[in-house]
Parts: sequence; structure tokens; C-alpha cells
Amino acid sequence: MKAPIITDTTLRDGSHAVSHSFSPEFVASVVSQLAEAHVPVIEVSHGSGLGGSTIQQGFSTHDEWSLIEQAVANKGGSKIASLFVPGLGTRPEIIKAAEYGIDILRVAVHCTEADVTQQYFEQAKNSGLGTVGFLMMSHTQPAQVLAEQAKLMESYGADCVYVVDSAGALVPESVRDRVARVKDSISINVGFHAHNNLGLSIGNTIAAIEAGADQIDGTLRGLGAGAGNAPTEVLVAVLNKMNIETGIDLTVLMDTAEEIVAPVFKYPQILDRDNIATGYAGVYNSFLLHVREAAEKFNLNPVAIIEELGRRHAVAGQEDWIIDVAQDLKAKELVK
Ligand SMILES: CC[C@H](O)CC(=O)C(=O)O
Ligand SMILES: [Mn+2]
Repeated sequence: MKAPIITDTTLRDGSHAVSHSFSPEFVASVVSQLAEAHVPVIEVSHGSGLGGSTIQQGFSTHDEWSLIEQAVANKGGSKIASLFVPGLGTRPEIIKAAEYGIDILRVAVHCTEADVTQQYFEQAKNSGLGTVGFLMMSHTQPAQVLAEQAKLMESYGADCVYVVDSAGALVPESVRDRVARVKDSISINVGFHAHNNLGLSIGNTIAAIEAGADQIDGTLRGLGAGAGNAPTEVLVAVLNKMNIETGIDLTVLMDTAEEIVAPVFKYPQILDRDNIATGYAGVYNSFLLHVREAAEKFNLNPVAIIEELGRRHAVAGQEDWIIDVAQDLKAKELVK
């Protein structure tokens, strides 16, 4: 089996888990370690992408351009990617990110909204960047819909399209089905991004590779939104055992995960009740910190809020629904 291209997104998806508090010094040290380990792509930005530092998504403690500057200065032979969510980010930010020296733009939208991405892929290409399309909440749509959305992204200039399991809701069979169908319908690379709500981040990523994924994501120690991601160091260890040669130095990764990343966790990323409920109900992982805050404020069980968000089919960008749901649940409780 061909080795997949690994993107480490500790410094982007992991940003959600630490309320967007990475410092330029932290970014510099993690990027230099990942570069020393020969990780091909390193993603750096606010958890919700360029321009994500807002009241709704959570403000960053440090200016993201200072983080990107440090990433580029320390990238060695690796490439730097940044995430971009249309609406949160705008075209001038793509131009600025290219001027700062990033290599790849990853354009993320809900998995039925590829049609809004054209101008951003075109801008990224005009700015000389590699391009990735990120189909978020891919569990909500059948494989055929994802394949059509991927085709649109390909036609706009994407070099790769990812099936993104934003809620950690997929199981190996549903990953295989989606990745294989997308792979069949486009001639660019296919990627897979996992979350660990049902304990399947590694298993699902392996299923994706077996179904033909060319690119995969991981984060050190699994640091990421909600239940976290597939730990990059575990992925590399498993791929080594499968005789899939990534060229990545496992020892450097394990040391970085243990000594640099583990100390910054704000809470243990275990499969607790809230994380399992999020995956089971198919709710966007980045909602969890906001859900916990709302649950505390309204004295509710977070699981009740998560389940109701699932029933309402909330998607990324609808963080304001969390308070609405909490208020509604409280009101119902009071009339009982
Ligand atoms: C828009 C940000 C989001 O966290 C992207 C992502 O990693 C996901 O949907 O899993
Ligand atoms: Mn994610």
C-alpha cells in the first residue's frame, strides 16, 4: 500500500482544545520538532481557520499572523497549511497568508456547500498555493452527495478533497464507502480527517487508507476539538507495523507529544459521556466547550444540549444555537 501524505494539525485543530491560546514560542517549538521528524505538512491557524478569532468562535490570545510567521520560519523541509472557512476568512486573508509564506490553503465548508468555494480556490491558486477542500460533517450525507461535492471542488481547482468526520460519528464501513466513492469520482487526491468520539480515529483512518485515501490528518496526543483527533504518533506507529513507510521519525514524534504537547492540555481528552454523546448524536466537535459553558450557566446536563443539537441538525457555524437550545431546555424544565 502507498504511504499516505500526513498532515499534522495539532497547531490548528488542537487550538480548539486550548481555547485558541497557542503562543508564537509554542508554535515555533512544535513546528521545528515536526519538521525534524519529517512530517510533510503542518497546519497552523486559529482552530476555525484564518480570521476565526471572533466572539462566536472564541478569540485567540495571540495574533494568528505571529503564529504563522513562526511556523514559516521553522518549517524546514515541511509545508505549512492554514485552514480557511469562507465567511470567517476573506480573500484578502488568503493573499496575506501567501505573502507570509504558507504553502497550502485548506478550504472548509459544510459538506453540501462546495458551491461557495470557487472564488477561494481561484484566489489560492492565483496566490501560488496548493489547495485542499474540506467537506465537514461528512457523516450527514451519503457517499454519492460527497462525491458530487468533491467534483465541484475539483472543478474549482482543489488538489485534494477530504472526507471530514467532524463529529467522530463514522464507523469503518461508512468511512470506506465515502472515501472509495469520492476517490472513484475525482482524479485528484482524497483525504480523511478523523475525530475520536467513538474510539475509532485510528481504525477509521486505516479504513480510509485501505479505501484509497492519499492524505490523512493527525494531531500529537490527539489534541483537537471535542474528543480530539487521530494521534499522529500512533498513526505512524501503526503504519510502520503495516510496513507502510512514511519516512517520519516516530521517536521525535513521541517525544514531542509527551514533552511539549501533553503539558498544554486544559482537560483530559478521554471518551467521557459528553464526547461519546457528541459522536453518537453526530454533533460538531468544536461545539463541546461552548456546550459545557452553557450547561453550567443554565444548570443542565451537557448531554441534553448535545442530543437536542443533534435533533436540530446543527452544523459548523451555528454556535449561537447552543444558547438557544439551552434556554429552550431550561424553559421546558421550568414548566414541568
Ligand atoms: C471549521 C473548523 C473545524 O474545526 C474543521 C475541522 O477540523 C472539522 O470539521 O473537524
Ligand atoms: Mn477537526
